[in-house]
Amino acid sequence: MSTSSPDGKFTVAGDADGVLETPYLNSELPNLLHRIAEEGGYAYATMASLAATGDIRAAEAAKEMAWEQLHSGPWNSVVPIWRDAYSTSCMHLAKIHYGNCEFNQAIKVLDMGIIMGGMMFRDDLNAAISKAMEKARRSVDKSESEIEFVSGDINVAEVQHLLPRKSLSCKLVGKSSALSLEAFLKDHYLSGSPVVIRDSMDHWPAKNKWNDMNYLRKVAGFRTIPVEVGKNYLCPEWKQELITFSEFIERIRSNDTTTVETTYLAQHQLFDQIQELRQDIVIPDYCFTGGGEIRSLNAWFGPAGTVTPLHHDPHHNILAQVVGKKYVRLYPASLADELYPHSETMLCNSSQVDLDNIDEKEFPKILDLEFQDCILEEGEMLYIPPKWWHYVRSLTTSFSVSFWWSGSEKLDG
Ligand SMILES: O=C(O)CCC(=O)C(=O)O
Ligand SMILES: [Fe+2]
Repeated sequence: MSTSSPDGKFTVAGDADGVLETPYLNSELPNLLHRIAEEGGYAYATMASLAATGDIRAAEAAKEMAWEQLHSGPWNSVVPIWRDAYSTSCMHLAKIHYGNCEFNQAIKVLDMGIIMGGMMFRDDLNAAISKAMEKARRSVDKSESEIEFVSGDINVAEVQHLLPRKSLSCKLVGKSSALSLEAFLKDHYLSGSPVVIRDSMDHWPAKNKWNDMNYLRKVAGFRTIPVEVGKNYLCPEWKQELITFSEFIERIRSNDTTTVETTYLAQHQLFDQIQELRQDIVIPDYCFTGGGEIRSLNAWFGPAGTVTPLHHDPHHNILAQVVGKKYVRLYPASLADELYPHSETMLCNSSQVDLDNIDEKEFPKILDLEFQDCILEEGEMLYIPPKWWHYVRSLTTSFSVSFWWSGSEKLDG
């Protein structure tokens, strides 16, 4: 049973550790509620004050009110303070679950606060997650043996039928071992030319850890993550779901039964969310050569058969292949007009052409275009210059990390 003290902190009888400390939230809450009331959120402010005393119904109601505000229009038109209001309510609810020893529920609600909420109380949320994870882990069966993802050797002839037409028959992306920073800058970054860099991530802890499902389950199993379900994001049946990392690992394991739709943890800033996984990777020095700024680190984790359709991104990109293999095809930025981009603003960085099933009548030019491609092997990193079009298909269970960075104006012009 949890009880609350006048300052809103929770204590649990007989369990000195039964409190989630939230120093920043405690000091900032009155100010936040005042500002929200000024925005017209009186009802929220009242509920949130009650929630701070441990009232679970009030905590749920406040969370619901903030959720409605987050979904009242396009994401970028949401008044930012409502994002902090949402994470505040998640925190209040998590404290109550934690006090009741419902650690998985506490973690779930804290993750929602991280994924959907603002940055104001991020440190409190992260600290609370670490504490709840520690508790949750104690109840996990420790006897599980190591289960490795099987990525095995791929025979190109065996996978050729899975790849788009003409794959691996034209120009392959060059592979370079121990590429110096100077050579990268001169021959690739400045000249806008892709390259596969070998032997540059052997020291990453992730290299030895991420192919062990039990490790991933241990550090992230209880965490909630957004996944994509369906063929790819351009298909009408495609949807997004929020599931736990453990549920996702189970889906990967059962993916070879053809009835299950492909689930992909794609383009998610997982390393902002899960600190332990962030410690397993290292930002490659190549990302700093142009004097620019890191824009985002994204995780791409899924079974064999995930497809990211042909599209381009505005930034320099190093796609690091930690577990498994992927087929990647690249078209230069200069071919944009011949690649049939979608006309709607939201999708204008994606091609209308489905490379897995090309409609030759509608898109006759595509078959004659020159491209470069490769099989990106475990332990290799691919440099994709800004605006280069890319199509990516996983050939095995695969976990990649992309590092997007912007160049300095001086160098990029
Ligand atoms: O690995 C993938 O599926 C896509 C990666 C990608 O599009 C990127 O890193 O920008
Ligand atoms: Fe991309």
